Amino acid sequence: MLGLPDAVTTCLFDLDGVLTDTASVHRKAWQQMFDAFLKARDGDGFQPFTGDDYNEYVDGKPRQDGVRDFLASRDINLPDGTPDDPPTAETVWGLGNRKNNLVQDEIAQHGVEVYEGSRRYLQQAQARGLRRIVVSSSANTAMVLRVTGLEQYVEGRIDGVTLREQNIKGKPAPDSYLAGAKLAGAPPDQCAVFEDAVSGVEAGHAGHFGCVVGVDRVGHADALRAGGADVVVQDLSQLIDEEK
Ligand SMILES: O=P(O)(O)OC[C@H]1O[C@@H](O)[C@H](O)[C@@H](O)[C@@H]1O
Repeated sequence: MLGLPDAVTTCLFDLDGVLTDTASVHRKAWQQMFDAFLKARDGDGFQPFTGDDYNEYVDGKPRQDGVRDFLASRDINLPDGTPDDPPTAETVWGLGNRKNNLVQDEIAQHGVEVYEGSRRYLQQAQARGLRRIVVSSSANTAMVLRVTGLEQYVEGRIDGVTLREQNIKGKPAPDSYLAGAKLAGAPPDQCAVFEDAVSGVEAGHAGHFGCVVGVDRVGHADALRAGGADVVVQDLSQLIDEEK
């Protein structure tokens, strides 16, 4: 059904880049924040944060892991600090808060675009009785689902706030998707994972889910397949068309 193996009863959807065009918002905010940080640190000759840096060290991971993993790739070690560090603090939390302000300003000013194919897929999944859970590393998930009106299609969520509160490991560990399956009351082999990040398809693969759908919005289909995607599409509407 809907391009998925017959045994699948439950869809576990990543949010940013799968349901909404917000991976690009995160990518830009990370770049702006890290470039300003690196320039202040290393001067005009600084080595900028690239799209490859985003894909490899940041994409799909919880915010603090993204900060830590990118800084480690440049041999930079900052103290963690605390969640209420101001955005000016030179700590992992401070840089994360700096980036989060940029994301929230952008969304407040320009809103969020929903992928129409994903909205239709959610509607179809609902109509056909598939369970629908959002599993995202983002602590902004509730806000994004609310401003887009997508919350009406979603039965539950595991997000960046849940991960922190319940001490659940972020992607590429399978734990957040396993928590999503548990929330739906479905065994992993009856769940399909929908992911646009390499760290996310790795999480789906590691969790032995019934199917891992890679969503390629930026031309990284090969990396998604190598990470463990069983099938790669450019848009979820392609899975609906297969039904006809
Ligand atoms: O900073 P937030 O909103 O908690 O999100 C953390 C991460 O959430 C993921 O969903 C995005 O793919 C990442 O790019 C982002 O960095």
